[in-house]
This record gives sequence, structure tokens and C-alpha cells, in this order.
Amino acid sequence: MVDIQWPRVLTEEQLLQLDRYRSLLVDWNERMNLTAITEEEEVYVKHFYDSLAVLTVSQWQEVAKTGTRVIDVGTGAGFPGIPLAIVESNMEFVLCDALQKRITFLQAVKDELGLQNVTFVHARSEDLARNPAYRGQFDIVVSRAVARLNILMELMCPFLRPGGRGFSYKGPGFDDERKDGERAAAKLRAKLMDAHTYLLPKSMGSRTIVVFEQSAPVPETYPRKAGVPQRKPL
Ligand SMILES: C[S@@+](CC[C@H](N)C(=O)[O-])C[C@H]1O[C@@H](n2cnc3c(N)ncnc32)[C@H](O)[C@@H]1O
Repeated sequence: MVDIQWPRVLTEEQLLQLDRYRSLLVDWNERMNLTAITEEEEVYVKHFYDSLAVLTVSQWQEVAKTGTRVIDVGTGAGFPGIPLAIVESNMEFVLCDALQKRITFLQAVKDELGLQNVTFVHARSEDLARNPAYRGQFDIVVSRAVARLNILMELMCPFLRPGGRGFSYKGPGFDDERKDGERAAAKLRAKLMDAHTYLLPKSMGSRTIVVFEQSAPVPETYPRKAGVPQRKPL
């Protein structure tokens, strides 16, 4: 295990779950492409710490309580969804990805770690957001490394209830995306609230979490058909 100062004090069980997750990630990565990051310290910092960085953001703390519903759009190998589900164990998580093989891996992680508060959906988010069981049903939506902010807003916002919050994990280049993101947010009846920049431990760089809030239901015309948000960003 790597010794780092976590955004929140973790229990022994949570630390063991993270370590088991790392082993599974490295193991399965030999058979399927899950991550380019496999060195232990880097997995801990760039995947686990980064996923958990949102725990220090006040807009997260305001909505995070027992039963809070969270969806992770484009979770890939489970980031940020799995580390968050381990630590926020009284909240409910849905992890969505367009690739079935990633979901197969995540199901194995869930079983091995004994996670009770996570379910998975194999779908493109544009399609899933048309399903009434998912549209407007979440208190929180998260997404990391999936698309530019103006595209991402159309993929994320439709899952939020009015008053719900979105957290988009970005690299250092966020400033280029801000203006386009704000324009897209306005069309979707959301509003950018904050951009929270933080340093990763072990001098592994800086990241930004962009926070937004859903003011009213997303207009029925959004999201457009699968693929259109990427081809013709708002
Ligand atoms: C670069 S990976 C990032 C994965 C993970 N969030 C992370 O930070 O490591 C992007 C993931 O988003 C998924 N994805 C891209 N567009 C999507 C969409 N419209 N709906 C669902 N998943 C999508 C891809 O299948 C891929 O697993």
C-alpha cells in the first residue's frame, strides 16, 4: 500500500478494498485494455486519490448524505465511481459505460470487494438518459476524462434532478473549455458554479473539478441522438 494523505480518513477495510481493486485492475489489464497506469504509486495517486479528490469540495459535501444517488458517465475501469462507492458506502452508485468488456471487469470488482451500493449499466449515456428510470433521477453526476466540457454537459445534465450537482474531472487545460462549457450549460438549464483546482500528491501534477448545478429539468430535445453531441457540440 502507498502512504498518502487521503482527502478523507479511510478505514482499514476501505484501504484493503482499494488495494484489492488495484490488484484486479493490473491483473485484468493483461487481458484487456483498461488503463495505461499500472505502477502502484501512480495507480494510487492518479486513479484513487484523484477519484476521491471531490470529497473535499464543499458543493459535494452539501449533497452527500445517506441514500444520495450518483451516476458516473463513461466510468471505464471504474473511475471515479468505484473509489467513491468504497468510501461513500451509504450512497447509491450507478456506473455507466458504452463498452461491455469494462462492465464485465467492474462486475468482478464488485463481487470481489463485496460492494453493495453499486450497479452497472452497459449503454451510451445519450440512450440511457431517455430512459425514465434514469432521466432526472440523480442527485449527483460525475465524469472523468470522457469529453470536452461542452459535449460532456449534454451527456451529464439529463441525469440530474433540478438542484442536483455535476462534477466533471478535468486535466490542467480546463480554461480553454470554460466558455464553451458555459454556453452549453445555459442551453441545458444548468449553471457552472465553481472550478476546484488541486495538486495530486507525490508531485504528480494538478487537476480541476468543474462543478455545476441543474437549475431546471433539461429541455426534452436533449440529449440528441447518440453521437450527435460529439459531432456537433452545443
Ligand atoms: C478515456 S475513458 C475514461 C474512463 C474513466 N472515466 C477514467 O477516468 O479512467 C472514457 C470512457 O468513456 C466511455 N464513453 C465515452 N463516451 C460515452 C458515452 N456517450 N456513453 C457512455 N460511455 C461513454 C468509453 O467507453 C470509455 O470507457
